[in-house]
Amino acid sequence: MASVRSVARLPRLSVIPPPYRNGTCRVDTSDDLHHALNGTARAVQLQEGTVGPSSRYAALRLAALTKTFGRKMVVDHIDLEVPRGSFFGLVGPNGAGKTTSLSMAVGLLRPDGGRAEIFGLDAWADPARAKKLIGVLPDGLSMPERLTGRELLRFTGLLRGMELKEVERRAGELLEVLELDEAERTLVMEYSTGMRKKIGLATALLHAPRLLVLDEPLEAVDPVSAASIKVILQRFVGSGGSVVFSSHVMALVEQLCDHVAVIASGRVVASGTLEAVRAGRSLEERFVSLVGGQVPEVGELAWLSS
Ligand SMILES: Nc1ncnc2c1ncn2[C@@H]1O[C@H](COP(=O)(O)OP(=O)(O)OP(=O)(O)O)[C@@H](O)[C@H]1O
Repeated sequence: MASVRSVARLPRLSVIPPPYRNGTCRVDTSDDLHHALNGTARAVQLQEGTVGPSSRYAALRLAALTKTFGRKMVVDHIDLEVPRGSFFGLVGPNGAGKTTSLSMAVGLLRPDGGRAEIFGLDAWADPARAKKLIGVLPDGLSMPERLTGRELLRFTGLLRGMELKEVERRAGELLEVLELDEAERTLVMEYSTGMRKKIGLATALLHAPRLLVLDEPLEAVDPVSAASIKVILQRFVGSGGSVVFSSHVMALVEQLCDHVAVIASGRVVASGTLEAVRAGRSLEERFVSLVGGQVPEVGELAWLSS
């Protein structure tokens, strides 16, 4: 059984850099990225087309993003802005279009129309540069099943162009913090649902991205690991990173997020700071009032109690 480590004693992850100072860091070339992510970012003059904390670009911007499956428009001209440095929650009923929107935002699913920008870079016109800046945990992540957890991280790091020594160092830290160290020699195909989430999160964090896009990151994760992941994500945002994640757990969104958007039937029905969206109520109350929904009437499903 994995030992239970205290969240307070989580080691400082080297994939999370120390906080930036007054936007003096530019993240553009892989070299800049490397320096920035190791906390040695230099003050660099901003140049045209570059991105960095001092630039005007949002971490993620969706403009009139659209997707139709068959005859159904499941994402209907969505506009959304995830401010740099924000912890952004995306909520909505089942089938609202959250996963489809996030998949289009990160270059996994081609939109029918609209635009997705990552730090000002068009995710579809300039995918190589845009993808350097993001770490993604997709829904139902398919992974090379016949690799061990450690091998998967090694494979991911080398694909990302990282040096093997650095990959090994970060992989060791991530496996330990996510309580996967004892399973690092286990094939991914033998991982439980929660373990798959955690190794998926580790691959998303490995190259120390500036924006994390996570589809239900804590779903099926045990409470101890969930507490560690929350701390990791909070530190990530505290050090200048940005996080957008989808969830059905309103309490989690309220606990972590400073911004939230509610999506229903492929449209954004509310978006802004958590306080603005809640409008003086709990997020759950606000969600239900925005999205509606049906509560079974007395007499419906009566056979259940027979
Ligand atoms: N590949 C696909 N082909 C056809 N329809 C799809 C496909 N992917 C998603 N859909 C449909 O698009 C709609 C939005 O699905 P999506 O997975 O984006 O919703 P979601 O908000 O993430 O839902 P959940 O909270 O249940 O995960 C749903 O009606 C779904 O059935």
